[in-house]
Amino acid sequence: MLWCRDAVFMQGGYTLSADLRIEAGKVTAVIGPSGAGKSTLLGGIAGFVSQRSGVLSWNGADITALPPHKRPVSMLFQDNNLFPHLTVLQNVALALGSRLTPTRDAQIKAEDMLTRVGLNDLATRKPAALSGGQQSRAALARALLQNREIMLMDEPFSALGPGMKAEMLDLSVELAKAAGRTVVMVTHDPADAARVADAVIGVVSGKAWAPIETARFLNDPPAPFKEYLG
Ligand SMILES: Nc1ncnc2c1ncn2[C@@H]1O[C@H](COP(=O)(O)OP(=O)(O)OP(=O)(O)O)[C@@H](O)[C@H]1O
Repeated sequence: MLWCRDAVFMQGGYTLSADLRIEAGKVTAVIGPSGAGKSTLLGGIAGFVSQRSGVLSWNGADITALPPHKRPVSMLFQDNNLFPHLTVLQNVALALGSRLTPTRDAQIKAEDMLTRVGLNDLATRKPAALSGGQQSRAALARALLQNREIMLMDEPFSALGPGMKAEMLDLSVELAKAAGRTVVMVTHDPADAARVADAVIGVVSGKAWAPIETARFLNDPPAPFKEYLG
């Protein structure tokens, strides 16, 4: 369980409070109006956004003071964060260490992960020679290879067309679940939550609400989310 206990995260002058528990092994969507603080919540969990008070714990261990690279967290961003001068294989293998020429073991693991995301034929290409969907697959492969227990997704597929977005969402969740990951994903689209999420965290007016089971949240949202969900 990921527990934000009386947590307050701060981004610039903006504060977000979160007093909630996210169940391990589940997929939790984060929904709310633009600027409400969804990315702030993910950044706070990842450690990129500073935490002003409260405790963040994962399966009983206090991770509040840990720097991002020591947290049990991998993150998928919208811009994919691929290094343009490295091949797909090198980018993915970076999940296992900082060597530009991966060890034999890292190469085998990266190739296996590329096969799982359907990119095995494109391992030697640079990111610029990939389509948007293929770049998303490479970023997903790297996040999965990082082997961290929590996978955060901050709308990584929002620039893709609707069909590809749904396909990538399904693939990410399928592979993350198979690897036993806990997924927390920001989305603007309630249909994404309905498609893959077990529960929904609503974020509005500087507060992240405790997760509510997806169908219940979407069919009978708490008052502050009624207008947003339409
Ligand atoms: N670096 C920053 N400095 C100051 N304010 C910031 C900074 N980053 C974000 N904010 C503010 O914090 C608030 C929450 O931003 P955040 O990106 O978490 O919202 P969001 O719900 O993810 O929005 P969106 O759906 O538009 O991506 C916004 O009002 C934003 O303007």
